[in-house]
Amino acid sequence: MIELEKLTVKFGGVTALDHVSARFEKPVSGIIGPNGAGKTTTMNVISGFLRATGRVCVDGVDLGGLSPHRRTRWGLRRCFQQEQIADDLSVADNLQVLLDALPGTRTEKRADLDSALDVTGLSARADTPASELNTYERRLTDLARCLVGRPRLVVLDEPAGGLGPSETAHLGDLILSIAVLTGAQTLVIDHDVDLISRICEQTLVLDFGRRIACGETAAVLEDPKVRAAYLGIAEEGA
Ligand SMILES: Nc1ncnc2c1ncn2[C@@H]1O[C@H](COP(=O)(O)OP(=O)(O)OP(=O)(O)O)[C@@H](O)[C@H]1O
Repeated sequence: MIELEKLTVKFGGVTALDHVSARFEKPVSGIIGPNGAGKTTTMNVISGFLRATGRVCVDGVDLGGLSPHRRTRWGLRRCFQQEQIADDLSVADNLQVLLDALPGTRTEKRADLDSALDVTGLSARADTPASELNTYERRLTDLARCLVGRPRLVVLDEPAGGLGPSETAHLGDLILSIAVLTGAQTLVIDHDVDLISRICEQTLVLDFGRRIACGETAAVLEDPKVRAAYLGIAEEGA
């Protein structure tokens, strides 16, 4: 279970998060909201890149005292809006550099790497330099990095950015399989509401740094406040 408790972040005069609390119990959950709502800020707090007041607990572990590096060793994996693939490394080496920083034997790591490439369909591209990958393969490589080293919490910031409908659908299937294959909980931000409603059982909606709804995704998307603030649909009679 992921618990966010009264998270508050201020950048000078801008309150990016304002006492945001939420509890995610499902294997895959989402965070949506308009531009500037505080979604990436929330991910940065969870990842340890930003300090906030409040608490982030996962399965009862308070992540607050852990540096980003320690969170990675603990099992946190992250994809950023702009994927973080090293162009001068092969696909396999992009995964290996992460595995090198994690515990485990060489044999375990080799098996882990092979499995991640297999699941993401990248085995045939293992030795290809990342500079030769297309946008989709880069996204897949980024996602494959989230599969290695016994992940416990996977946070994905707009993983389908720049992808077409069929690639997005396939990526959605892969995200769902992360939970099944690894047992990790996954938290996804995306502007693609169709993707979120298909893969996320539970969703938090932010607007101007505040929680405006949180719960079962279908119910949240029907919430008049969400429809007005995010989907741009005015409440009847408004
Ligand atoms: N490093 C920063 N310095 C100052 N203000 C920031 C910083 N990072 C974010 N903000 C501000 O905090 C607010 C929340 O930003 P955030 O990036 O979390 O929103 P978001 O919901 O992820 O938006 P988007 O969908 O556009 O990525 C915005 O008003 C943004 O301008």
